[in-house]
Amino acid sequence: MWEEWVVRAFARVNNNFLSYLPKVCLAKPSAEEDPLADVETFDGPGPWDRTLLEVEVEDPTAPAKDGEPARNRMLLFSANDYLNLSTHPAVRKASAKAALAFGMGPRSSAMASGQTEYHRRLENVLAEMHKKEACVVTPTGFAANTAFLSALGGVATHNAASRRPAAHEKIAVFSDALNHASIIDGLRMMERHHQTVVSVYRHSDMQHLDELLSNCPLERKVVITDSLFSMEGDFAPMLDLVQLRKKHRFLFVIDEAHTAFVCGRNGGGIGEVYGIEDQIDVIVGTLSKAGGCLGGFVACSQKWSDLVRVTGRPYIFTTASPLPVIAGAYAAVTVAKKEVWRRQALWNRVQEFATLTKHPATSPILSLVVGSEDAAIYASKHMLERGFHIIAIRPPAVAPDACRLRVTLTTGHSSEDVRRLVAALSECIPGLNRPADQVVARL
Ligand SMILES: Cc1ncc(COP(=O)(O)O)c(C=O)c1O
Repeated sequence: MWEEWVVRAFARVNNNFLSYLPKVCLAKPSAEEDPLADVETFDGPGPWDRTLLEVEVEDPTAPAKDGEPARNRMLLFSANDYLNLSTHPAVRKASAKAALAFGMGPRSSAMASGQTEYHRRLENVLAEMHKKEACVVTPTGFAANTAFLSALGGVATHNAASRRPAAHEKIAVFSDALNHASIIDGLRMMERHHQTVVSVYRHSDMQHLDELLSNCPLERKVVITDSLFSMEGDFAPMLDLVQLRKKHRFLFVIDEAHTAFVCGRNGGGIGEVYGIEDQIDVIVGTLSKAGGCLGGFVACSQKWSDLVRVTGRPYIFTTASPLPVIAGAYAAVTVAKKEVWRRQALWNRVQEFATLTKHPATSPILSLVVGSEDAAIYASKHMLERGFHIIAIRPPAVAPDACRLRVTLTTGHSSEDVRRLVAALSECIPGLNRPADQVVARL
């Protein structure tokens, strides 16, 4: 039914706009200058993996020298560059070549002249990686979620008998309580346009979700969840969600911001881990975390991608990503697919952390809850003094009594880094260093 509703909505708005718009074709660079040619890969880590891990930070408490603020050396455990692809030689080269060939262009919306063959090639590799027919690349992950939800709202509006959907024509969206802000804001936008009735289910509580679905009289149902929760570091119960999808026949949408390229043997995300790609209808992701660049994507059916392109307002009413970013992301995705050892090394670090502590680490995001805002700031300051860049997570990102340190592990961290990290953390988080269980690597 969903495909039918999507086709009907598309037919209402399209007017053949997509088919008559002439595509801009850029000058073809020589083989040597081609930004996407010859993406170089390696069998193991190189010095480039540490470029953005070993950093210097300004020290506001120390006296300035020669008018310059004093600096301290730090090891970074606070970024989302899980595979350290932002500094990979292939990413640097692709991005630099694109900048030399095309500068920062083209500067316009994808709907005008912003969409090039380079954007399309990136979309094609992302679609293939996630086993979907099509993909739409957006300027950020935030825009990917809001663009998809804007298009989803259009399904209610454009299938309605009058301009405003009647109560029974709305879409029932079921959203995990800890979903990302971009999902929450996208749903608020839909509510504002009378397109949806939103039910928030308790975090990963499948019984609660089942009850809400069973009691919902609306025909069009959607479940949306982060696959890995950015502040908790825990996974959504994917197999249970797939079972519920069979029972209730909802459209299943996941946000793979923290699992794309990180999970699955080939980096195909959480769907690849369980072989359930065909049970997930729409995958939203970002190129800004493990992708090491900037951008977002919606991997889905051809029909959904057509609808997102003509009705996803955060896709249409914004400027498309510049070519150096697109070329860098293309190289990063190619490397992520080929350098399988990167994921293995990352999951080894997660296992090492779990072995050294009693923290139930299940992913590269370690969410160490300390309680009050003051306690989190104290712990963060302690870690900074010890030479580890780790920040306190406070409201509005988390509840006031659940402030925490959020530590992110990456491929480029060594086993010795993890040992030193745990030693320093155990000085400010009592009882941390007691061994925990075996980690299940999501590969
Ligand atoms: C779960 C989730 N979804 C979406 C986003 C937005 O991605 P981006 O930073 O590319 O806009 C984030 C990043 O903060 C996230 O954690």
